[in-house]
Amino acid sequence: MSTPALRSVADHQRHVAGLLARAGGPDAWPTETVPLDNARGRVLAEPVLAAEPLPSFDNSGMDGYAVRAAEVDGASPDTPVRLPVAGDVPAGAPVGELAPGTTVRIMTGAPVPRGADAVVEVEVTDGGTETVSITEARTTGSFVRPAGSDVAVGDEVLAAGAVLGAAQVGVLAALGVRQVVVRRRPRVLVVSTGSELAEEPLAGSGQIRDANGALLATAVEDAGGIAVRKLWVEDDVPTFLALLDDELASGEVDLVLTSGGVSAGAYEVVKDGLGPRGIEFVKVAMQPGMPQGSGLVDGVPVVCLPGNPVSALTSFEVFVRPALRAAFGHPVPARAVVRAALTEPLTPLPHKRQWRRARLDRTAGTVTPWGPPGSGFLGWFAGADALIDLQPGTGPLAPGDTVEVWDLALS
Ligand SMILES: Nc1nc2c(c(=O)[nH]1)N[C@H]1C(S)=C(S)[C@@H](COP(=O)(O)OP(=O)(O)OC[C@H]3O[C@@H](n4cnc5c(N)ncnc54)[C@H](O)[C@@H]3O)O[C@H]1N2
Ligand code: MOO
Repeated sequence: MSTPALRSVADHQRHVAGLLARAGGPDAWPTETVPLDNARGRVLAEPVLAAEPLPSFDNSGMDGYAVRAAEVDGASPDTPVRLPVAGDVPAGAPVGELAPGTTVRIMTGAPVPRGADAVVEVEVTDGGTETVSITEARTTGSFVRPAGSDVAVGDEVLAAGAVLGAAQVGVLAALGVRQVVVRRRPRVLVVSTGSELAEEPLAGSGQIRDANGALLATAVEDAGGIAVRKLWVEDDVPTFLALLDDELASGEVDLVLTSGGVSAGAYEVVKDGLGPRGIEFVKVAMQPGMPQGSGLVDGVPVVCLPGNPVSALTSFEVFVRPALRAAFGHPVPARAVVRAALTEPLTPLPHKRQWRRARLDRTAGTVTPWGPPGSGFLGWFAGADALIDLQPGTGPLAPGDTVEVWDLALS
């Protein structure tokens, strides 16, 4: 048997990204309107302009006394300015009026009364409630937070493509925005294949549980997608194709992810079923994750990952996650890549890019390979929080040498 040349990782990444990208880019990705309370992590489809200012009225930045700055000019411990306290303005009080020659006690966030132009913080006063003695001068504007000083009416508070995290959702809540138009989460069908898969394997049966379905569905959701369904199917081409056609007929799938059945054996259900349907099966110069498939079935992108769970998840990280996020316009499609010093020696493969599971010490800036390189060690992967990205043929690495590490703990 001849051995065709291996496809490079970069080539296959481009291939998968091209499958998932819409003509027109992320702006062409379908949108939906969701309540702000359900918007965490979503990507805005259109900019949000402020219809109101923030703050919405001039308010105090300190607990203290609202004054006319000119009236406390020259105040010092030796020459304090004494003013009668005309009242209290707690947060939530309506906007009042400050009579000349008086002050009011004011709390942080309370509206600065008309006529006042500065707040003297309580620490430089005697804290009086009838009259107050002020021992430091304050310039006009001191500790006054003017209306619109944070966000002015008409400001673009958030741009299209922004991810809605805590600060973003917070500012929208402050502005009274109750729903947002976001890019729809990509809908992914996850299909595990293999006649060895069983709900509850019987001893001695050669059966195993489906790890990839749960693993890939979780990875999809972590990436910002939605795993619409998680199915498994035995190694039988007609059954597999019937199931796939049924699902695609719903028109509700943006991507099909299969696992297993893509290598060189006699029962490769995915390869045998989808090869004739136009899916291209290749070997990529990487470990784990060498056998890969990709293409369109009835116009829907299909990515076929290898069955070994470590290979499936590593391939998802390398090919699917960045392409999926880029397709719906996530501003950070790739994992954070850091350089860290190895704590142990490691030898890259001569001809394949290799990803090793690892533990990253983010304080020390060191990384420790976690478990053997083989693709059957899912238990080890479960204890890891990073992937070391080893370029081929770069020679043995010693402890202290730095390597590129994908930080899986950050999204
Ligand atoms: N003669 C060759 N054999 C293999 C080659 C090759 O080039 N020539 N490639 C090897 C590599 S590399 C990989 S990776 C695997 C990929 O195999 P498949 O994608 O065809 O996957 P399967 O054979 O179906 O399964 C492989 C392995 O993973 C287990 N598996 C599959 N699905 C699941 C699941 N949903 N949950 C848990 N575990 C699963 C399966 O039982 C096998 O142990 O092929 C090598 N062989
Ligand atoms: O390329 Mo396979 O994914 O090593 O086990």
